[in-house]
Amino acid sequence: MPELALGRDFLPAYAKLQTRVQRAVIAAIAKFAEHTHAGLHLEKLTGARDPNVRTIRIDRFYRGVVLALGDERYALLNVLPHDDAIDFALSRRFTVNQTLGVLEMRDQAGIEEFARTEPVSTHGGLFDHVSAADFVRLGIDEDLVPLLRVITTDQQLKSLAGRLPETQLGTLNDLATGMTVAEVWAELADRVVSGVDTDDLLTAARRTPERIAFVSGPVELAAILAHPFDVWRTFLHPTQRDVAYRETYSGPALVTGSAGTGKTVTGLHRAVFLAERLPDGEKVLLTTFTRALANALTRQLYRLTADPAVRARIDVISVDKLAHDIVTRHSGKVSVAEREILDHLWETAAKAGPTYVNRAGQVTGVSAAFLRREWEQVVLAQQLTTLDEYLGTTRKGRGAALRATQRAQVWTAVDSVARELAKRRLRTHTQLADDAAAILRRSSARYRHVVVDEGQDLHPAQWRLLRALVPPGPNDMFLLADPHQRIYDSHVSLTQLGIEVRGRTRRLTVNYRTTHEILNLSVRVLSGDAATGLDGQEDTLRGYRSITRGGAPDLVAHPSRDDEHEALVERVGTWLDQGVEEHAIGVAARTGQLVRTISRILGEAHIPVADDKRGVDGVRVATMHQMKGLEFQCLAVVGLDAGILPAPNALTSAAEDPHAHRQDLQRERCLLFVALTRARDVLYLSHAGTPSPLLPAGR
Ligand SMILES: Nc1ncnc2c1ncn2[C@@H]1O[C@H](COP(=O)(O)OP(=O)(O)OP(=O)(O)O)[C@@H](O)[C@H]1O
Repeated sequence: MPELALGRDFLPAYAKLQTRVQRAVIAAIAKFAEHTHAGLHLEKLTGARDPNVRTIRIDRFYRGVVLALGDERYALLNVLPHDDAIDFALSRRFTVNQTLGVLEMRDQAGIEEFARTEPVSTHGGLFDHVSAADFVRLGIDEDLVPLLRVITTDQQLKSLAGRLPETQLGTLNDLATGMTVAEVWAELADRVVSGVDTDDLLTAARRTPERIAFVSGPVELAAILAHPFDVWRTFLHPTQRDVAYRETYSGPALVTGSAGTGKTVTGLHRAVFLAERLPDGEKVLLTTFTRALANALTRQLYRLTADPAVRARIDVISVDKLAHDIVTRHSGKVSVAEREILDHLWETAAKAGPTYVNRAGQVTGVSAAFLRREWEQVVLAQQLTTLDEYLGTTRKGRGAALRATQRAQVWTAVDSVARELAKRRLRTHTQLADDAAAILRRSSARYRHVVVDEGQDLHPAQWRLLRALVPPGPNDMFLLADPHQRIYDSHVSLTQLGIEVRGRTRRLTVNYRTTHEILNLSVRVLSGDAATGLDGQEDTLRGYRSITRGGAPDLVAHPSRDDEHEALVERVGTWLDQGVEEHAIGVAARTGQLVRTISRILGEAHIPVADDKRGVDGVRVATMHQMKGLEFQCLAVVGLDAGILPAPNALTSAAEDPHAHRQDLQRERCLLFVALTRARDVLYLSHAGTPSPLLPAGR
């Protein structure tokens, strides 16, 4: 009986079809299952670059492109208007990668055209450091080698990019960014297959789940076609798949990868994988930084699995809510200190607090922000309870050293806030995390597995809570984090918190969200500094790349804020007119004040603005912090003025503490990086007056 597989490109093509055509596609697919082979009418094309490519009639205007894999197995690769389908079918060729054994597609007609038109240069080739034998060893097709010798610039490689097999393009990009043959080989090593039969397309297709999905039957097919935009449910990158579906990690595992590399997707697959193997009554915790992100995770989880038993075995909850619930259940009602109260307490403590002579020779006070961070990052992080303990600690990551007398004064100030909170019977979220951890240590662990998303911003107290939730052992903790997106102050060493990930860390590098053009700009915001990961290792962005292309980000300067806002209303209006859905549009700004103004102005222009509290859908207008973890088809990041970003009140002055100043500045850069990388297809940036110094020069 003919068996059907779906190609990865088919799903987005199917998603865009009118319902009438989608029905015709389903009818065509049904013919495969009916075993009416003769009725399939698979047409061979004369002049096709690949003898195994066929087309199938969908309706009068549309055709499907099919690859015969052998042994009566077929892969439906694409559905296109008639002429496009014929062009596609004539130009593509399918080969088996001799090193990795995967099935690959290339635009053979495009490659031939490149070879015909590209001028030949005899020196300064981009790949001069790679021998022909090494190319072949790294899985590059032998017939491409002469063509690669012609390439001398990144631009040429880019223009060839869409025509090359995807896996080989990844390898070539790595080599072009200066990685050595040995380094690229090390990245591929896990996936190398011995004894590859390059004529066996079927075996190769089964080895390529990231491009070809074999459908087990009508139920699975219906589930896939019900959410054709969610390609991530069906087609994982080999590294994502390997990481998410590994049978056993002997202890905590850490997955890193910068924005849009599918950490959340990988975490969701892992949670389902673990839940499917649990007996009833045992549970997986899937947790993240905020309630909004937890809600988003729940929605995605429900798309990944429809099985009620599996869903019931996964609790999705933010870390703060988790801590709050545990403490409430144990001790009754608790009151969390509101932000305004905390701000007031820290301001009061700073006014009464220590003064000292700064580097510029001025007598200065310690700021409220300094005291609050000292409490969070030193006192609470290390669970210090006495002055003596504070005097004896190292204050790692906190910038300029404090002399013993200063420390004693800082302690008095910090302690006064802690006491005032206790007097008012208020707790902060960080305190609650430690309270909850202490409760858990006296009872039995609640979960068999914990999956943590957005781990880079969790506080040591929150890590202690998560550690206490699950007994140490195989598959206990699965952690996802990107140190380049750290936008709060936590600097954590997992090892010191009893979470040892050494030997179990993996890195994702392919960005699935953001276009090449948007990613390029975003990465330049980070200024190339390496970030320290949760495992204490430096994390660079090496090999980080996007797989889609689009328009260049638009940066517009306005003479005044009013002009800027007027232009924003117009821009959002244009996106809506173009058919972009409201919820797929985001507007980000640095301050809450700007967010409130913009929300009002959009509302006045009759553009609906999302309001979670009132359950209203619409364009999401939010601070850069609130944008964390989200994504939008079209995104505006506005108010990018010098006086707003970096936010003056988020910076320690360089005179007070140059180290802290640098750290604060880097955090603002990360914040801008987070904001920009929320964009999928279109990014619009604007400012009024002088642009922010954090925007890269020469865009
Ligand atoms: N294998 C895949 N195939 C198709 N799309 C994918 C794949 N993996 C991830 N995506 C898509 O890429 C986007 C980013 O994925 P995800 O949110 O998991 O990344 P992330 O690393 O958690 O991002 P961030 O750290 O920026 O929040 C999402 O739209 C997701 O659906």
